[in-house]
Amino acid sequence: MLRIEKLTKRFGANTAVETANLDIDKPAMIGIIGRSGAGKSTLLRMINRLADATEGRILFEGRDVTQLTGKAKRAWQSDCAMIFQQFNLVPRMDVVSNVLHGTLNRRSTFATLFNLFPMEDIHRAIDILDRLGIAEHAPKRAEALSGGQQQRVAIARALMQDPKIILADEPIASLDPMNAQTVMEALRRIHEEDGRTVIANLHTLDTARRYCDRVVGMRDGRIVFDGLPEQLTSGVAREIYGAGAEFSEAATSTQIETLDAMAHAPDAARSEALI
Ligand SMILES: Nc1ncnc2c1ncn2[C@@H]1O[C@H](COP(=O)(O)OP(=O)(O)OP(=O)(O)O)[C@@H](O)[C@H]1O
Repeated sequence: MLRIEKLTKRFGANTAVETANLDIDKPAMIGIIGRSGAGKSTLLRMINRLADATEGRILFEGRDVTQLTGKAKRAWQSDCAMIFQQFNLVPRMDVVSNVLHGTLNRRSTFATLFNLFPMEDIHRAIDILDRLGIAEHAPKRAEALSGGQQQRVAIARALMQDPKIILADEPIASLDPMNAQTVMEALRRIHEEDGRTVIANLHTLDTARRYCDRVVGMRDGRIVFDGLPEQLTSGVAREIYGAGAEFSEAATSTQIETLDAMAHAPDAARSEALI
């Protein structure tokens, strides 16, 4: 389905992603982990063609998407919708219009300019919002919603494109644990019920283990781990994060119980838990 071959991205002398190989042969939910600067965002941005690869290929159903231009490139970008840590909604615009902007790639500039959307699309947008449990917020301004609700609006906007792949760049990094859980559950359901592939950059190990079928670990631009969640032991995690014996998983946790325990721990124990 999706095959990444020797994908490399250089920014001047700095190699952000180095000869990355990845083969996804059936729809899956994949978590990418690694410390800040490991190359996770650059990898996703290359898949979506927001960034051009320096070397290597990305094949989707046999077609090299790194070579696409113009309309074909935009069609590919619709097939692999991207969601971001900061939601990227238009804050003062209502929720349903934000969702309808997911159809921009296939609409005329004129229709877009005057916010003219076909009734069929409006119904579909509301159905998607309903599926994500936020239909009652449809008329509100996006900025009036909580972070978790806004991220679900961003997911709804992505679903309007009817993508085959959803690329999520740190989708829960700005959210509290409760909202993080709702958003990850929504992504998991979209994978399971629709058969879409979800590739999410995640900064917490327990989230990757809990929601993903497969975990990819990046370190210094290279893929250093690609396996099942249960293979992601503390030892492997230490290697991915390049951390020493002081490494504690609690510091990368979003689980409510773990965070509570850390909040009640003495300061010394808390600082030891940091990577
Ligand atoms: N547009 C750019 N210009 C120059 N260097 C860049 C650019 N984008 C990323 N880099 C560099 O590439 C490397 C990988 O960055 P990237 O954002 O992909 O890592 P990351 O694992 O997603 O980190 P984070 O979790 O902090 O977002 C870093 O050294 C970064 O400074």
